[in-house]
Amino acid sequence: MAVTRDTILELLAGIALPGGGSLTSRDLIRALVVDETPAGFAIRFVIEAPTPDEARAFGPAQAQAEAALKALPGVAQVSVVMTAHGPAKKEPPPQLKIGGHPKPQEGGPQQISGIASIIAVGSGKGGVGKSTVSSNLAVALARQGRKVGLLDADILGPSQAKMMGVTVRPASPDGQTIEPPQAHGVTMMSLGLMLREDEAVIWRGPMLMGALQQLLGQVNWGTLDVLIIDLPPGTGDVQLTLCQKTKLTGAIVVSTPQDVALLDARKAIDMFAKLKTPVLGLIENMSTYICPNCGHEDHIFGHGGVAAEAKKLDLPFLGALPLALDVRLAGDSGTPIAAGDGPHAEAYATLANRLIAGGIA
Ligand SMILES: Nc1ncnc2c1ncn2[C@@H]1O[C@H](COP(=O)(O)OP(=O)(O)OP(=O)(O)O)[C@@H](O)[C@H]1O
Repeated sequence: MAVTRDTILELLAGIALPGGGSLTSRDLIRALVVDETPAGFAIRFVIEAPTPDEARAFGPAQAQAEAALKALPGVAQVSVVMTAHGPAKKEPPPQLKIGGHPKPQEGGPQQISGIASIIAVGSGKGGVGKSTVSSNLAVALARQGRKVGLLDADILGPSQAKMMGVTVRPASPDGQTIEPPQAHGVTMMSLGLMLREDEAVIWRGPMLMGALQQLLGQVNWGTLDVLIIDLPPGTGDVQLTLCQKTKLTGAIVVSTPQDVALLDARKAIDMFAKLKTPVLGLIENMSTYICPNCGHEDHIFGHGGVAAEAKKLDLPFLGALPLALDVRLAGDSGTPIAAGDGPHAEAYATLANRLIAGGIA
């Protein structure tokens, strides 16, 4: 009896596919050829599955078809090839967009659940070492066994990713929450991690406030003893929003001893007072410079001005940190100096101790 195209299609119509229908009813048979050879009939065809996943699922039906066709009288050879239309369509991972206008928040400053203490580190003037102090303090606190988070709220000029040596883009498996990376024992998050290194953020106030709200509320901070927030310099929208919307333990103000920096530091202190955020103390950064070659001590930006200011304002003076090449190099390399040993690391350990002893961190 001759094996024809119709015989084959009729047989294939009887083989059920997972998901319903048959190879013929779902029109999946392509290039069906029947050759009459001296040995008998040779049958060849292609099953064109819609997706790779379905191709895998159709495997048993393919085997069943091959066996049934081979069993037909006079058939010498059966060759069935399975193909699929293309790669399985993957759902794109949910994208979490940072920025956008803030969501309205009822009531006054709110506590962030799981975070015992929040300390903002601010300065009046830019470039006085606020980010350096924030990262080193965070690392020093973590070295003393505290669970520490570090939030880079300097949204227009984020630098903590570089200073903490973090380059991975944080994951957002559900498109709603951000899984923050860990560095030097600290859980950290910065808008810098969501941007290309050379990408500028050009946002107005509401966008900045929206981003801050997301970084505080949508990052999975877990349980923290203390969250250090590295503020942008000055007295702008981010500071205002943070102090008004989030319950802060207080703020530390960093300044260099020079008059222009102190002038701006006073404005920052005044802002915190107006926003009813307690100023926990002042830090004098770049206080002294000791020449590594000859040991000569110099006061490049003056000396003692911040301590004097603290005394005048009746605020705690938390310490003087020297200007040192090692501090700058450590920050640039992504391993804050507080992560190592030596006098600079000790200065930060002392500062961390002081905050822990005071029940602040
Ligand atoms: N004590 C220090 N000794 C040496 N270099 C320092 C010291 N403190 C900060 N720096 C360096 O000074 C530069 C500015 O510091 P940093 O970024 O911490 O300041 P900032 O106040 O956060 O600045 P911005 O206003 O840009 O946010 C950095 O290159 C940093 O490494």
